[in-house]
Amino acid sequence: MTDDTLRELFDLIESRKAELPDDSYTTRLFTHEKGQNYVLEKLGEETTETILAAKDDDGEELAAESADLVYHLLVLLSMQELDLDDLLEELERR
Ligand SMILES: N=c1c2ncn([C@@H]3O[C@H](COP(=O)(O)OP(=O)(O)OP(=O)(O)O)[C@@H](O)[C@H]3O)c2ncn1[C@@H]1O[C@H](COP(=O)(O)O)[C@@H](O)[C@H]1O
Repeated sequence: MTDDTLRELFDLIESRKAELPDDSYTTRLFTHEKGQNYVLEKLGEETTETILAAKDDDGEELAAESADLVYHLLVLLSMQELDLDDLLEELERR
């Protein structure tokens, strides 16, 4: 993965939000009847699964669950009209 991978994923999420194609998981998140709450639930689930993978010392599962977590976090940022740079700049500022 390069720095560009996160940017490409975020741009794709933004494009799904704008176009809402039928065959897209991201579209499902943006159009779910529970609204933002559904993404918040998914973030909770993925966080729990990430923690369990770490407790099991399962590196492969930890990487997979971490990726699910980051993806859902990026969707949440987009839903809240934040940009990936808001996150990256905050990390750099610390
Ligand atoms: N990075 C991801 C990504 N990470 C996780 N997920 C989805 O998040 C879900 C994880 O939830 P679960 O583990 O609970 O699995 P699930 O039972 O299928 O989920 P639910 O149906 O219960 O919501 C899975 O369906 C994964 O496919 C992702 N879906 C899409 N992307 C990327 O987002 C971009 C746009 O994808 P589409 O919107 O599908 O075109 C592409 O680059 C994709 O690779």
